[in-house]
Amino acid sequence: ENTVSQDVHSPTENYLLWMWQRRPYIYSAAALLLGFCFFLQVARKKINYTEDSKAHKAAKSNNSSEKDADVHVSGVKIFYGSQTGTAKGFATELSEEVENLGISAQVIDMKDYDPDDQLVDECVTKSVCVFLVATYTDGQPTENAEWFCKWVEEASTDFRYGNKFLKGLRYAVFGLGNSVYVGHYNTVGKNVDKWLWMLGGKRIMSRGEGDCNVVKSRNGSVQADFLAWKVKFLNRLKALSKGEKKSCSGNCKSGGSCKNKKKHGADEEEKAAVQDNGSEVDLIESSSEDEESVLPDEKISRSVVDVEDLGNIMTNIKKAKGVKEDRVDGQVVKLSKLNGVTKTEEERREMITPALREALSKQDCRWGLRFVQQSQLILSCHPCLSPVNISQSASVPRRVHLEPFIVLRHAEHVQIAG
Ligand SMILES: Cc1cc2nc3c(=O)[nH]c(=O)nc-3n(C[C@H](O)[C@H](O)[C@H](O)COP(=O)(O)O)c2cc1C
Repeated sequence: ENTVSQDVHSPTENYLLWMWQRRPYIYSAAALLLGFCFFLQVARKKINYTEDSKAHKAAKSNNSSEKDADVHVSGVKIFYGSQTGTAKGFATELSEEVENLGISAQVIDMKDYDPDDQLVDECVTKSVCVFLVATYTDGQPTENAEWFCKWVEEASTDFRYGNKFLKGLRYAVFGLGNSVYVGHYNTVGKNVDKWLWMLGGKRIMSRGEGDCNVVKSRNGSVQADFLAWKVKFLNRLKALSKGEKKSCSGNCKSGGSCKNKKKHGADEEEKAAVQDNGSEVDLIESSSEDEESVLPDEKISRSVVDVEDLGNIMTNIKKAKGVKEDRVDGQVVKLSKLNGVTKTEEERREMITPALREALSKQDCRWGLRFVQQSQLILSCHPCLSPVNISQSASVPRRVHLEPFIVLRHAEHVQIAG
C-alpha cells in the first residue's frame, strides 16, 4: 500500500511538497533578503543626504564668513546718561547721522541696560558703543547711569575681571559737564572712559568733553563741543566700517610704546581735526592691554597686580619714593626717606595670620593683589575654577595695611616691610 501511495505523486508534486515542508526557512531567507535590500537603500540615501548637507553647509559657511569678514561695524549703540535731556538729545541726533551712513544705530537709556549681563556681548558683535554721559553734583552720574557706572567701576578694580574682560569692545565717550564745577568737571565721562579701558575695551577715538560754561567752552557751547566731536566720530566710524585701522594720532600718553610710530604724521587730516578740536582730551587709542609702558605707580592705582609683576613694581616704587636698600655688616637695612625711619630686616612686622598663611600656601592659586588705597590692599585667591576671594573670608584679615611698602616673595612668605 505504501509503495502505491508514494507512486501516486508526480515529481512536480514531490518538489512542491518538499518546498511546503521547508516553508519557514524559505520565508526567513526571503525576509532577510528584503531587509538587506531595504537597509542598502536607506544607507545609500543617508550617504547622499550627508554629502549634500555637507556641501550645503560648506557653501553656506563660506558665504557667511565672507560676509562676516566684510562687515567691520555691525551697528552703533549709543548709550546716554542724562538728567535734563541734553545727552539724550545728542544721542538721538547722533543715531540719525549714523543711520545716514548706512550703519544701524540704537539709542539706549543706560537704566535699561544691564552691564553685568550684556556688556561682554558687545565684544563679539562688531558693534561700536558710544557713551554720552553727563556729570552731576559732586561728580556723580545721572540717575539713569548710576547702576552702569557702579558696575563698571567695581569690575574695573576686581581682578576676577581683569584687563581682558572687555577685549574686543570698541567704544567712544563724550562727557557733558560744566567747568564751573571745578574739581568735578566732567568726572563721569572721564571715569567711564577710564573704567572701560581698564577692563580691556578699546577706545576708537579720544574722549570728548562738552562744557556748558560758554565762557570756557572750547567751541563756545556744549552743543558746539558735541558737534566738533561728532564730526570726528563719524569720520572715524566711516574708516572703521571700511576696515581701516587708524594710526595713532601721535599724541599717545604712552608715546614710548606706540606701535604706530611709522604712521605718525601720515594721517595729517586726522591730526588737524584733533588739533582744531579743543574739546578732546587724552588722545589715546588703545586698550589697557596694549599699553606696556605705563608707570608702575599708575598701574597699581588703577588695576589689579599679578604677583609675578610685583617684584618689578616694588623696585620701581622704591626708586620713585627714594627708598634705599643698604647692607651694614651683612644685614639688609632699608632706609625710607618717606618717614625718616630706618629699620632692619629683623624689625619687619609679620602681618600674617596662620589662617592667611595656610590659605596662601594652597596649591594652584593665582594671587591677585588689589590696591584699595595707597596703603591698603586686598589679597585675593583665584583658583582656576572657583574664584575665592579670601579677603571676604572671616578667618583672614580683610585688609592688610602696608607701611610703606610690601615685599611679597613667595606664596607662602608674605612679609610686610615697614
Ligand atoms: C545741579 C547740577 C549739578 C551739576 N554738577 C556738575 C558737576 O559736578 N560737574 C560737571 O562737570 N557738570 C555738572 N553739571 C552740569 C551738567 O552736567 C550739564 O548741565 C549737562 O549738560 C547736563 O546734561 P543732561 O541735560 O543730559 O542731564 C551740573 C548741572 C546741574 C544742573
